[in-house]
Amino acid sequence: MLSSNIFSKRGRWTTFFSIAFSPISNLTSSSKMPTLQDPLSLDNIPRSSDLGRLQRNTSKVTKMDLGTCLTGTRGCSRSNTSNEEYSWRRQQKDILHGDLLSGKILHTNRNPMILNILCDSWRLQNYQNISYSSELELKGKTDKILKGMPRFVKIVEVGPRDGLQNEKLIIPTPVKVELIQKLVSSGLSVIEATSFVSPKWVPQLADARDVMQSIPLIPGVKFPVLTPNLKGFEAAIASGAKEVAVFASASESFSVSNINCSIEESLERYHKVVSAAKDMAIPVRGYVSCVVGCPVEGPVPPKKVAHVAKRLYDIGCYEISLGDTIGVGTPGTVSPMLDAVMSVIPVDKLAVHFHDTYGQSLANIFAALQMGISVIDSSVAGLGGCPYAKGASGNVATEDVVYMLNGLGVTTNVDLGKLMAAGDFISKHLGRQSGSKVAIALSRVTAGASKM
Ligand SMILES: CC(C)(COP(=O)([O-])OP(=O)([O-])OC[C@H]1O[C@@H](n2cnc3c(N)ncnc32)[C@H](O)[C@@H]1OP(=O)([O-])[O-])[C@@H](O)C(=O)NCCC(=O)NCCSC(=O)C[C@@](C)(O)CC(=O)[O-]
Repeated sequence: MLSSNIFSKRGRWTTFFSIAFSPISNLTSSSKMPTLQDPLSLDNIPRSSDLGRLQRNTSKVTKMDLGTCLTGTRGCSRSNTSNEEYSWRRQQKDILHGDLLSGKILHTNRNPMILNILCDSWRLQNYQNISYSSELELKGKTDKILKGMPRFVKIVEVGPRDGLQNEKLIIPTPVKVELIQKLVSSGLSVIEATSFVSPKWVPQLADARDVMQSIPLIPGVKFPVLTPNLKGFEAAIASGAKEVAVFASASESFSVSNINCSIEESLERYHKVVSAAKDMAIPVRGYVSCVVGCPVEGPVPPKKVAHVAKRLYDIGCYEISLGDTIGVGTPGTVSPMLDAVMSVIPVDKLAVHFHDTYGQSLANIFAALQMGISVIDSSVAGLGGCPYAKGASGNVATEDVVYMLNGLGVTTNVDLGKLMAAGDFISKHLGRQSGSKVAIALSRVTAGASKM
């Protein structure tokens, strides 16, 4: 089914995006209401008696109540606010001024429950039809689902690199830097900033040095960059990079398409990169691409993925990110692949990296969480996509991942409102709507609310 024509030429590769997963309704029975951005946390699942009360309250919502909700001042942030204290070498003008997503609305929540109820009222009715025989049973089922789920997830934001690398429209360096700045402000602690690859193959990232030199050192925030060989590593270090990533493939064909060498040759190159990095105390992350399927070879056996992942781990990569590059995986194929890799690498050294071509990313992430994975790669606004693959889309959107994790009660330290502002910023520059379902839905809610 996968055809090789998704590569127009060597070096072109695919990223895809779309979402088909809805977190549960934004209702709560406790007095501690979630913010506008928050899905219902599992801690706050209402009892059926509360649902009736909440629904009755819905009818009492007035325009004035809504106004109060939208003009409150308490931030919804869960982020580490110290992130905003750094000074940037290049100060960027905030083009979001006056926008619905600029914070005035999304960062106010004196009574966000009102909006939640308004947009979820139909789901509220549906919810009442669910009858658990007892709370005990509900707890039992819930425990089964949440078993092994981490309490904290590190999100590795790959938008500025993976998200932008396929964009035809060259984004000016100051815009990339401002995007990174906004992502930092949202609380993200790992942001893959760019790639030191051949500009002939990835023209969008030809300004890698300028991007890196525009990003200040921020305590607690990492800006890894992709390096395909020693040349790239040396250029990255000269530009101020403090962490790098190497990228191998579980598919021979993809390896040749992507980096013009076999898997074995790539691992030899990466050995040199990791050795050089070790001498400088530079951490190296390792990627494995095509962990479920390859556009040329089709299905990729889990043991092949485990083999490449283990080789990267053994040469010294501190974390291995498993990439479903073309987004063909489902929990049915991702779980055995993870099983195979987890049999050779400790789970706390693994990350998952899903592209959302078939709308399976959140389901796959959920499966990975259940298996104990606590590092997730994602891309703001679901950036990414290949101009040569019709209907192709990008990485799973960071906003959607954060929304789901919020709903699961998993901490990320990411402020969804600020993240959405970053997504809105870059989407406007690209001249298209965000690829995040959550961003689209919440923008509609706030736009509708502002007219009331
Ligand atoms: C790997 C190479 C460089 C090999 O490219 P090559 O043509 O085989 O390399 P070469 O050594 O023969 O050199 C050819 C030219 O490239 C230059 N060169 C050589 N190295 C570099 C470098 N580091 N930076 C800048 N220039 C470089 C080199 O100096 C020379 O320049 P010339 O003499 O012709 O003017 C090339 O194929 C390349 O850059 N490919 C781009 C690959 C890429 O960025 N792909 C997207 C990465 S994303 C991914 O893989 C998946 C991931 C990680 O996101 C996970 C997932 O989604 O699943």
